[in-house]
Amino acid sequence: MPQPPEHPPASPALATARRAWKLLYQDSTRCIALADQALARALEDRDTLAEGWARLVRGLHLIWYSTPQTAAHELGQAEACFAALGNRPGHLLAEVGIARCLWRDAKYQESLERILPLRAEGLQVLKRDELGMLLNVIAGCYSSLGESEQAFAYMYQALHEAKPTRSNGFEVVLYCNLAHELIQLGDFHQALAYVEQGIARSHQLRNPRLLSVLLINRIICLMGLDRAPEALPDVKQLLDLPADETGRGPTNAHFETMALAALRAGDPTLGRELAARARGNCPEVDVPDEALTLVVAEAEVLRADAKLAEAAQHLQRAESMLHAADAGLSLRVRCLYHAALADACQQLGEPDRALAALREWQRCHVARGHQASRARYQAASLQTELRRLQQHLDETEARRRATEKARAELEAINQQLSQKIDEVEALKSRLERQATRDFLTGLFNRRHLNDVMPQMLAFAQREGQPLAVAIIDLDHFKSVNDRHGHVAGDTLLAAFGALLNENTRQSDVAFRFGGEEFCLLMPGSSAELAQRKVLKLLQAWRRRAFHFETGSLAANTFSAGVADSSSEAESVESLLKVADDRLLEAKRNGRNQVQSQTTPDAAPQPNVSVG
Ligand SMILES: Nc1nc2c(ncn2[C@@H]2O[C@H](COP(=O)(O)OP(=O)(O)OP(=O)(O)O)[C@@H](O)[C@H]2O)c(=O)[nH]1
Repeated sequence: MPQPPEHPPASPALATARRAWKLLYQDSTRCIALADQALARALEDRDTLAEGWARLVRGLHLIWYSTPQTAAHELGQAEACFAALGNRPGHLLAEVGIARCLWRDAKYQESLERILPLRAEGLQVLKRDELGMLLNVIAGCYSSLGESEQAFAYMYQALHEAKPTRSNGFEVVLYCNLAHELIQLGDFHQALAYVEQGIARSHQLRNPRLLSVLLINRIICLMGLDRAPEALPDVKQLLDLPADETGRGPTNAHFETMALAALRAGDPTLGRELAARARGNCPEVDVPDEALTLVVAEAEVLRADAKLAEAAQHLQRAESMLHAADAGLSLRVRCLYHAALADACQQLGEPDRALAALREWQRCHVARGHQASRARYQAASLQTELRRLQQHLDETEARRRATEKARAELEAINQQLSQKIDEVEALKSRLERQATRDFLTGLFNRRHLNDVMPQMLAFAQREGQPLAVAIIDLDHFKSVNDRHGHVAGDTLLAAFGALLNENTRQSDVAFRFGGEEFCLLMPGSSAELAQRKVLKLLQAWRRRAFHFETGSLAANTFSAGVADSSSEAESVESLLKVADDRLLEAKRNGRNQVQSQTTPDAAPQPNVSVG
């Protein structure tokens, strides 16, 4: 039987439901007790999975021990639990159970229509005896619809699937059902072989209902093989079996068949008694095969009492049952009837009627032979069909997995790619930064000045605004390097870069030209305004003191030349040249000053030096 899926560790309710599940065919009484217990605990613990399995076990049990409606209701609830959890095997098994309820309610076609579409998914999701259960329900529908070939094929396949499990008695159900189909097909030898296997195994089970069906099947087989006396112990064993808790089971089972066996085994007293019991149950016997078998048994009682004419009449009165449109009679029982009628007529000395009955018997017998060979063919072709379906599903699944794998690989590649792109982007901006920035001070470099200054100048000219340029050169920087070392010189350069950044406007752009030379572009500033700004920078720079191991440095100065675009220069080159000339002039004039005008004698400008 199917096992609830492993969800380690199983909750207490689920563990109990599992135990109940295993006992479904082994011990019906303990099974239902455990299932009830599991359900109560599951509801208390709000354990939906355990509730699903407990209800599934209860539902499957109730199919046989209550009304199909009650069972279907319970299975519907199990189905809802599994649906909520997305548990496909549980859901499918509940569906299988519901289809079985329809079958039990004699809605064979409806049951078949419900279960056939589940076949494909069942092949994928269900394993071994779980799949056997599904196939068994399909077989049951075909069997009840009189399609013994299909029934046999499905039953055979169900046994093929479930047999390796051999754990909990489900295969006994299949032995029993398969034997039933073989009986219908007239293969009593093979049917008996399955029944014997089932009976041997059923001794380890506590399932009187199942044993009773097996015994009935063995009785039918032995009668079919003209070994009725051997069936007498089975009849007696059947009569000794306890009734199950619902009153169904052996007490209500096939008295007509037992009666016939007793009569043919030479025990007319028992036969008579059993036929009477069967007739007593008659209103409940609505199965055509059982009803006609009872007529045959009653005719044999009459024959045993030497009432030959009455026996023949009794049989003939039942003839209408054979012709009813929805007779639902199996060929086996038709054969039984015609053979009995032929015998009765023969004994009565009516050879014509006996011959006619024999011809009918022969017709049914031949039809049955054809049905049997078709069934074997059907079994082989079903096996092929299911194997193909399985193969198709496997291939689809493999394709799905391959697509999924390819998609996952693609995603991984995409991820790597976007990572690489990010890396390349970062590298690119680092390189760009390196290309436009001076490494030591972080200021823009000369190359960048060449790129942006023409645009800034053009913009200023368009707007009628001045663009001021200051070229700044640190004074006596060589001596800093010489006295304090190159590292100290670098420190000063970096500090000056920071000073420029901190003390200029957002719109001002500072550059390091190289060495200890800097440039400041000040959009919207006149040379005069720029000079004031640079003087403030000079003051700030002078205030900065540096301490090295070699000594301290204070009162550092720089010299600067300032020019603006509005009055003195029209082009980038000329503007830079003017500023540079003024810087040289500032140097010449003694450094530590900002020169904003070109003086012919290059005399120091007292108003602009910071002494
Ligand atoms: N530490 C350091 N020194 C540099 C760097 N670039 C240029 N120098 C040095 O800066 C010094 C510039 O010296 P000079 O051109 O003679 O100018 P100065 O000593 O500042 O004299 P004046 O400009 O006339 O006041 C040289 O000794 C260069 O080696 C640099 O990136 N780091």
